[in-house]
Amino acid sequence: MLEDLKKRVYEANMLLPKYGLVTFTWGNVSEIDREMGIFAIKPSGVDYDKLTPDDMVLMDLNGNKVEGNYNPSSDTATHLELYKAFEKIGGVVHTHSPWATSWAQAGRAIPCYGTTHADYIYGEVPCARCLTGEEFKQYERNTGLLIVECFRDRDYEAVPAVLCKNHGPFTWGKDGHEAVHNAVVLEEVAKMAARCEMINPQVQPAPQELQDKHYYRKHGANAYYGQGK
Ligand SMILES: O=C(CO)[C@@H](O)[C@H](O)COP(=O)(O)O
Repeated sequence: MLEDLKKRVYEANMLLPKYGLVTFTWGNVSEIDREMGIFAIKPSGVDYDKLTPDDMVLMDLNGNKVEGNYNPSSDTATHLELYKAFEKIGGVVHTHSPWATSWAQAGRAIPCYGTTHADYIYGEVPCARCLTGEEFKQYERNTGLLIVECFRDRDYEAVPAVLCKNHGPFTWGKDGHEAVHNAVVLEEVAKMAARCEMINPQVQPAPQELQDKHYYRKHGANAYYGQGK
């Protein structure tokens, strides 16, 4: 069971450089086995081309290392807070993908300007505020708590992505591979939205009925394209 989890998480991590979402050792993917209360995450600071499935670090939901020769990713506490708060997710990704990270550094939410965005994400991709003062003492945990705060009135299943101001994006999904898929989608819609504003600075978000048509034809109880949720 746990060996399979480590293998899946290794394979999901290897998709980050494959899809151009990270450089060097940036970024990390994790996936949780909810029955066991254990998640596997990329080890900290290990080059992707040196990673093996056995290098994945196993953590419990109290933040204790259960198994692993390396330290877990420096973002582990953020992943942990998302698993605790978003009970239906099974995988989390953090990257420094350039277009999404540029929106995060600019402190701006990514509006939904078109159907490519609306097919996967309902409405804007929010930008969580930057930490301040005492919050930096537990930086990674509070990054996760800020993301959870940002979703107090949002549906984390309908918006499986967030930008952390001055830092970068986090995405999630039913497992690590879906979280990576959403990280790729986020980078693409971030690129398109930036270019859209360059082409037309007065651009407005897509009409709500168009967003609704595209999102709900693929998601929710009445989905008729692909695997509705
Ligand atoms: O957010 C950051 C650094 O700003 C991290 O994503 C690092 O880029 C990767 O850290 P490890 O997972 O290797 O500890």
